[in-house]
Amino acid sequence: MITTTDLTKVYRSRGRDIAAVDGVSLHVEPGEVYGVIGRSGAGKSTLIRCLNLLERPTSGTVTVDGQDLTALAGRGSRAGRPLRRARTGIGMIFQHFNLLSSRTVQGNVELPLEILGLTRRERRRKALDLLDLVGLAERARAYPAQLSGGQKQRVGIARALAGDPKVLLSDEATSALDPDTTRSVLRLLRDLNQRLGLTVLLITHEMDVVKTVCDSAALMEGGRILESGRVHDLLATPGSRLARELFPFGGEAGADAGAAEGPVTVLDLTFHGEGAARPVVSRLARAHDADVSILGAALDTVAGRQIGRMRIQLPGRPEENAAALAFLREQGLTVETAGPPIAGPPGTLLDKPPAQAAAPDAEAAPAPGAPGTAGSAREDVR
Ligand SMILES: Nc1ncnc2c1ncn2[C@@H]1O[C@H](COP(=O)(O)OP(=O)(O)OP(=O)(O)O)[C@@H](O)[C@H]1O
Repeated sequence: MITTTDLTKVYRSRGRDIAAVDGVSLHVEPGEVYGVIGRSGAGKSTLIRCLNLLERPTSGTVTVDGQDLTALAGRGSRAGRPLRRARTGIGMIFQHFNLLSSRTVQGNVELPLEILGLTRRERRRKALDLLDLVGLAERARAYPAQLSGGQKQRVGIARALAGDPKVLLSDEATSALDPDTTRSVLRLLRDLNQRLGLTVLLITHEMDVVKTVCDSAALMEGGRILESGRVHDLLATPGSRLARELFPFGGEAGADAGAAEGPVTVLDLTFHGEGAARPVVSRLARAHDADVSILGAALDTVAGRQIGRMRIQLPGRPEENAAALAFLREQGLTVETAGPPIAGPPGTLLDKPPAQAAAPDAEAAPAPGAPGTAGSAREDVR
C-alpha cells in the first residue's frame, strides 16, 4: 500500500547538509499497522511528511496505493490538483491534534468536507457519521477547549477519515496522552484498521505503542532504517534490537552470570504461541542432567499474541552444550546464544550501535510454552 524507494530528504542548515531521511526503502502492506520507532531527531517526522508530500523528498520515490506521488507536481499547500486529489486518500493525525479552536467538533470534521465540495447537508450527515464512528457523536456541538486530550484526538481521527482514505498517517498521535487514553486511542486505531481495512503508518518513540498495535515495525536512527519486519518475525530474529527493546528478558538478566565458576553458555529463549505451558526448562534439566540457572524471564502480549522470553545459563562452553541446544530447538523454541551476560536496564539498546548480523543458530518455530515472571514495563526510547 505504501512503498518508498531510496527516499532521501536533505536539509541545508547553516551551510551544512543534513540528511534527515537517508535512503529509506519501506514497504507497508495493505491493511497493516506499521510503526516507525526511533529517538528524537531520528528523522521520523520528516519521513512521514515526505509520505504525503507535505515535504518534497530530495530524491527517491513514494508510491501510495499504486500511485507514484513523487511524480505529481507541488508540495505542501502548493500541491497541484492531482497531488491534492491523491492526498484525499491519505488521512493524517497529529500529536497536538491541530483542531481549530473557533470551530465546534462538528465544524472541525466538516472542514475537509467543505474543501471536497460537499453540500451543507452532506457535510453534516458525514461529519455526524464519522463522529459516531469514533464514539463522539454526543459532543458534536462542543468546542475543542471543552474536550479531553483523548476526545480531541478522536476528533482529529474523524477529521482524518473525512476523505474516506485508505491510508492513515499518525504523527506521534498518542505522545501527548496519558497511558490509559493512549490505550483507548490505540484500540480505536486498531478497530478502524480492522473495520475499514485502513492501512495505518504511525511514527512513535514509545515501544509500548509498537507492542500494542503494530503488525510490523521499523527502527529508525540517523535518517536510516536499521531494522524492519513483522513484529513476530523480529521477535524470533537473533540479535534484533527491536525485539530486545520490545520485549526485554525481564529481571536482572545476567546479574548472576558473572558469579559462575568456569565457562558458561548463556542462552536467550523465545517461546511463541498461546498453548499450554510446557515445562521445557525442567525437562532440559532432567534429560541432560544440566544445572540450569534462570537469569531472567518475562511473559507478555505483543501484537495480540502471547510471547515468553527467558535467559538461561548452563555450565560449560556452547560446544559442550550442543545436545541441550538441539533439545530446546526440537521443542520449537527460538534459541539464541547470548554473548557475555548483558547487564543494564532495558530500553538502553537503542543507544548502542546496530546489532550484529543474525547468528546462524536460531530458528523461528511456533511452540507453546510459558516462562517466568511479569511482563515488561512501558519503554520510552526518546
Ligand atoms: N526544516 C528543517 N531544516 C533543517 N533541519 C531539519 C529540518 N527538519 C528537521 N531537520 C533535522 O532533521 C533531523 C531529523 O528531524 P525529524 O524532526 O524528522 O526527527 P524526528 O525523529 O521526528 O524527531 P522528533 O521526534 O524530535 O520530531 C534532525 O537533525 C533535525 O534537526
